Amino acid sequence: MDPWHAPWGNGRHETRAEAAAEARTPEPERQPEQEPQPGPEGPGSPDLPAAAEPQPSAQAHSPSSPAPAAASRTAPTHRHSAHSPWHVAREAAAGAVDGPLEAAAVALGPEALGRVLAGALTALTDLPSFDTSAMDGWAVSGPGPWRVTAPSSLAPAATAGILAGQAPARPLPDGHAIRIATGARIPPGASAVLRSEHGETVQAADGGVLLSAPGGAPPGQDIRPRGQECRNGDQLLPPGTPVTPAVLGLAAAAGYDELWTYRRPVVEILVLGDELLHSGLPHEGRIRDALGPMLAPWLHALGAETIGPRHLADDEGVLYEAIASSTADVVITTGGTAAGPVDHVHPALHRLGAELLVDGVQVRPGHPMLLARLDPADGSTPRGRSAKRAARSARSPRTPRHLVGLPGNPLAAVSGLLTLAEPLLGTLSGRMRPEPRRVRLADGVHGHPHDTRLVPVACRTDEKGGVVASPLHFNGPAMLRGIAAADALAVIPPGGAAEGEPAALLGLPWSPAATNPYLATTPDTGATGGRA
Ligand SMILES: Nc1nc2c(c(=O)[nH]1)N[C@H]1C(S)=C(S)[C@@H](COP(=O)(O)OP(=O)(O)OC[C@H]3O[C@@H](n4cnc5c(N)ncnc54)[C@H](O)[C@@H]3O)O[C@H]1N2
Ligand code: MOO
Repeated sequence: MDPWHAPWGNGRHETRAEAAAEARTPEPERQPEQEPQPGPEGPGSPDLPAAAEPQPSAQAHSPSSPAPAAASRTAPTHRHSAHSPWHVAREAAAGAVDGPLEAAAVALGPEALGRVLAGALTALTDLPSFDTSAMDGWAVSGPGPWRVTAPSSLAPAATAGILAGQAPARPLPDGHAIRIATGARIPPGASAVLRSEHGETVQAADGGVLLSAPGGAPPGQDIRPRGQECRNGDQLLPPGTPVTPAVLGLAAAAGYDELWTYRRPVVEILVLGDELLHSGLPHEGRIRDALGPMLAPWLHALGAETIGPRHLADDEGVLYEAIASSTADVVITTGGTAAGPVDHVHPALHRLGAELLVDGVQVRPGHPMLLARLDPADGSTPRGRSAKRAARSARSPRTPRHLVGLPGNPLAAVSGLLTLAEPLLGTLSGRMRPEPRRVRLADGVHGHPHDTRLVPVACRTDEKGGVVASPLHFNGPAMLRGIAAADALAVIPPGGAAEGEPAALLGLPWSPAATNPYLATTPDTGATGGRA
């Protein structure tokens, strides 16, 4: 059975809108595991007493995998003061590399799809490249009635009228008409096209055929003039435009055989956690890996190529080796970012001599996320990486490798993906940064006193025709139910946002709600710290 149409659970289809509605109106007793929602007196999970915090990762990891070297570490230190403000972290990620990866000419086809134009797409021809009939009917010359000309009199091959692809050699004399098809070249001398359904023909006394049009045929009617869409040399699209199926079509129409595009960044996904299962039901304290299946397609949508996901044991040596030997432009790890007994990302980065560019972010969820430069900025061979491995890498020597460490809690990982990975990949792939949009909130959202919150929202059109964003429940760090029903993540500044207040949105690749400029949203003024 087509998996898209296979019934879930009770066999009833729940639409995404229904799922969003459900996430908006939770029954409190049905979501006992939801992170505490912020009350009117202050925020929820971030600054709650220890008992209400997400459980430290030590308790979540399998007890059968004792932590090796790190077991003797002292209690996790609270590194909050060193954490970067959210928009500073995003800027740091976007600016971690000087610019896009190498550019190359790529044939117009699937290989170009998702890459980004390295130069402007300028028309190589006028479009249309000749005056074209927009309809099936007759090309006519001057006011009617017209004497219908035998097609072969203008173009020898045109027995059924002038067809698309044929070139009429002789001009159409004044007072004459000739059968013509949509897309055919207008013969010289023709002033308009009369649609088949608008003309009437009668037999003339001399045996010829006369055409008349009750509505007339004003000059230019149903003719697409040469250059109507563009002139040779016009800029059709600026550099930085992602190649979509429509861009491929436009490029072909404009005369291109290949496109000059930036190389897609290659991302290797390393999923950490001995407690993770890859099939079946959670059991005996072990849970399903929710990030492996999610990250690769999400990264593809952001224009990256992926290696993995590779599932690694909770072992610092294994992690070190995997990072050191990776030839990817960006390594993304999941889990292990905190300071629990089997959280090995920091120790492995230290051993690699990596430079931490962002070490924690003032954002909820996801504050332990990090960004590191793996290769020294001076281009020398990094510690732990042999010359042979360095030579195997397909990367430009100018572009150092980076690592984005996503926290293990699934929504925290999404937060890290959009805060650090998306801006970094945006710069590497050469994408224009989407203009941040601000949309009014349908309900107030409590904020954290110091940190930005990213909250899943569903966008809808209100009764006045404006777009509003409804904050969704099930937005705890370990939950994906809210984001799966969402159109975007709303950026809630420290202190929160009131009902009706505009909030910046971070778009999700499958939902245009946050970035579509044709939606009636409020342009971002950056006024409330919501720089997206
Ligand atoms: N003492 C403290 N403990 C924790 C803090 C803190 O500030 N002080 N922060 C908490 C927060 S917030 C997060 S987020 C996590 C981040 O921890 P890690 O990045 O080290 O992640 P893990 O400990 O490996 O896992 C956390 C949680 O997520 C589950 N997980 C991991 N990978 C996956 C996956 N692929 N699919 C589904 N679920 C996954 C894992 O089982 C844990 O339950 O640290 C808190 N602790
Ligand atoms: O709450 Mo943590 O912030 O899940 O990343």
